[in-house]
Amino acid sequence: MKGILSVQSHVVYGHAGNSSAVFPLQRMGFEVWPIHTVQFSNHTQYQEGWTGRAFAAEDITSLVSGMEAIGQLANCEAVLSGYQGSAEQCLAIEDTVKKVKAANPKALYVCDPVMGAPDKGCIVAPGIAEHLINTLMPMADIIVPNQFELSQFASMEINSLEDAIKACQVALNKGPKMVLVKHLHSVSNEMFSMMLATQEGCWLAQRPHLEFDKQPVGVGDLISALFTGQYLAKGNAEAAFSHCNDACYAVLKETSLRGEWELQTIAAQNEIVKPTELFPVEAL
Ligand SMILES: Nc1ncnc2c1ncn2[C@@H]1O[C@H](COP(=O)(O)OP(=O)(O)O)[C@@H](O)[C@H]1O
Ligand SMILES: Cc1ncc(COP(=O)(O)O)c(C=O)c1O
Ligand SMILES: [Mg+2]
Repeated sequence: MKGILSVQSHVVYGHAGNSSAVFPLQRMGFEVWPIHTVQFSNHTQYQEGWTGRAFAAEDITSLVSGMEAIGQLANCEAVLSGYQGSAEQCLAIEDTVKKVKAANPKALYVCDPVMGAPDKGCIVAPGIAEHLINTLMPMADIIVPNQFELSQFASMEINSLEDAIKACQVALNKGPKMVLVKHLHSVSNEMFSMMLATQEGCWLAQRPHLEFDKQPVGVGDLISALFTGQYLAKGNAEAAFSHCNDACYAVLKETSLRGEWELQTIAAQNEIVKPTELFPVEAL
């Protein structure tokens, strides 16, 4: 049985990390093999804080060895990594990707480089950004950074669409074959823009801007999961990008209509598979 190995955070309450990614992938018909990097009561952007802890890096290695022993790494179609709990876990992910690719050379490595953004309140342990920039992002087939993470990887500021295209070119020259930028802050105020860059070209996807009292968290993790699943299903980056944009909008719209902070992936589950509101994707 084929599946996707998803190595991310787990939250007891709400939706971030695997708690944002696993259900949408399952709802799209994929077997998901989650490995949790941390187990927290809730995501790290609650002002009241959170409880729980990171698992040991050896836990990842040992769980992957167990999967290897039962002969299942050859069935792994993709490794998806997201929020990490320690710098050591980044080494365990590197090891995991190498093992999976040795067992299945066609397997994809999709890296959502969650680096933390103190201004947004996203808190990540020290040393992780360095490992992402120097090791995990260069070895990934697909990276799914937000604008800040892309500018860190490309070592340049991004203040315009032209800058974003240039930064994606820098990123593509460092190893990945595809870059999906989850939100371009400087493109439009009315529309919310995402960009996809591959060796073949660049695309801009737009969707209406929704108002929130507090910006939802785990949206990046949802986007990475939607794109991974759709790319595996369709084998076409532009089509996967378009579906990902529409499905993400549907989940956010449901979240906004219900006045919730946590993503409404369950309420919007049908829309994840077949979004009803479709938005344009433009080749740049
Ligand atoms: N249509 C939309 N309207 C308003 N905000 C949106 C929309 N789509 C996504 N967002 C917001 O964009 C953010 C996700 O993008 P970004 O910050 O770039 O990535 P990440 O979540 O990985 O940090 C989330 O805060 C999410 O609420
Ligand atoms: C536990 C946890 N996982 C994952 C994330 C990443 O969330 P996002 O998809 O918004 O980047 C966060 C952000 O705060 C988090 O606290
Ligand atoms: Mg993120």
